[in-house]
Amino acid sequence: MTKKTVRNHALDVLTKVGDGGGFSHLIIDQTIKKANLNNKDVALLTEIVYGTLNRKLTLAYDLKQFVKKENKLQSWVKWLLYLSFYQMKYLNKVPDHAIINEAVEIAKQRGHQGIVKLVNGVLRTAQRNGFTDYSEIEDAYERLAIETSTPRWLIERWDDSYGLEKAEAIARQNLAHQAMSIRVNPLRISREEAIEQLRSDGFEVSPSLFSNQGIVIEKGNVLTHDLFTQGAVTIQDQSSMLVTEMMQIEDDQMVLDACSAPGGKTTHIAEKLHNTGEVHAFDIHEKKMRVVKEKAETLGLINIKTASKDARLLTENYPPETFDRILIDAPCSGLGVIRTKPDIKYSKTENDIDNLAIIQFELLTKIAPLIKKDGMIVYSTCTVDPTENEVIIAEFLTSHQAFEVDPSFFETLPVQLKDSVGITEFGLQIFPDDFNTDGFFMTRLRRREDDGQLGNILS
Ligand SMILES: C[S@@+](CC[C@H](N)C(=O)[O-])C[C@H]1O[C@@H](n2cnc3c(N)ncnc32)[C@H](O)[C@@H]1O
Repeated sequence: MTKKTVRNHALDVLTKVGDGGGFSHLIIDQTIKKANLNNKDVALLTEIVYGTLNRKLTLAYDLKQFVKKENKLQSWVKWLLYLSFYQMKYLNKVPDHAIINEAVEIAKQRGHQGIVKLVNGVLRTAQRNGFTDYSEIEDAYERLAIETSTPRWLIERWDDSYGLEKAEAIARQNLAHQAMSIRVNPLRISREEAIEQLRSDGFEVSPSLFSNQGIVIEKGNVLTHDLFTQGAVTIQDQSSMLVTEMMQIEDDQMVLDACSAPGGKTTHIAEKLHNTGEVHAFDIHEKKMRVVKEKAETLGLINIKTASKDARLLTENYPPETFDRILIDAPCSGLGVIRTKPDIKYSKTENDIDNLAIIQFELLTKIAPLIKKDGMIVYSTCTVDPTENEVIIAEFLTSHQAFEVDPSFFETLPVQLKDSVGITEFGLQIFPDDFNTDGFFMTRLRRREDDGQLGNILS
């Protein structure tokens, strides 16, 4: 039997996950392990799968120009055409004739003569005539939706919240390549030392503006580097690092991380405590807490206590005013991380956003009594939507007068950063297009020293 090609594996993955059948990263991981692919093939598989998924609506529109009854096609035929279109349009590495030949070969292995003819015919016509010019689409929302492969409701929603120009910038950025960033573990190495070591090993890196522990990697695969395998650095998006920076952690503090898995911020907090104090890390999913524990072990952190629990019930575990700092990195729609998880833009609905907002508000209100006077709660989400962000904070402040947004942190940000992100009276919104990072909302709520008693925060 001949060995399956990377594109054939990519087709397997896309047929499984493309129409909403599961998490693409898990299926990709399984495929890579099973097929025993080398690094170059893994990179190509990932590029084709994520690229095709990310452009799904655009490619579907393209296909309609060539096949009248495209909805009658078998799923694998549709995805074979999508992934071939994707390579022809967006990847310059392989000539069109090679892409077409391979697609026809795959069609021969999987289907009957009719399908082989169709695949060959569609791809050769596309090669000859080129693809659609989207400027022909008159409706501005529709055009943007098709061009950027973003559901129309999302474009309209971002337009309502931030204006059409920003909506377009976000949607386009969601298609762009994302630079990887890492966080240096100060218990093991300084940022300067890590940068020097990576540069001398041929990496192109620069210090992050977001965190004095952050490094942006422009070139090089850190996953196989000693610094990563030995726990001196960990992978984390820069926006995510800024959340913990905002907590202003000091040695010996008692810190609650209410929604902690997979532990990116838990371990950052623990590092900032220099292994002093205590981080009490919870997540509703017991299984996920194992990942937090493993991450803590790899990084040599001994000040993290983990448990699983619905964080809305944590007042059962602790008396009021237990913690100096609390982080609520709430479950959210994830509209800020579409670039790395393109499935999000097709699967989330407005209904999901409303339901998540209920949970987010409950988390904040139920956990609030656990913060000490003059202590701070940082609330964050990796989404770009006021309903899950500013609106939650506005409602919380109305019903919890013991709290105020503490904007002093914003003043400490580098000017370049401060001037580019969205800062309102309710917090800071980083859009994916601001710095080519994840989109994140974060804010810091201080419980007033003169709050008197808990009365009005126990709602
Ligand atoms: C955005 S993720 C947290 C990411 C994490 N803070 C990090 O930096 O790696 C949100 C987490 O909240 C958890 N979660 C959802 N509902 C919860 C609840 N009611 N109580 C505690 N955790 C919850 C989810 O399982 C998920 O792991």
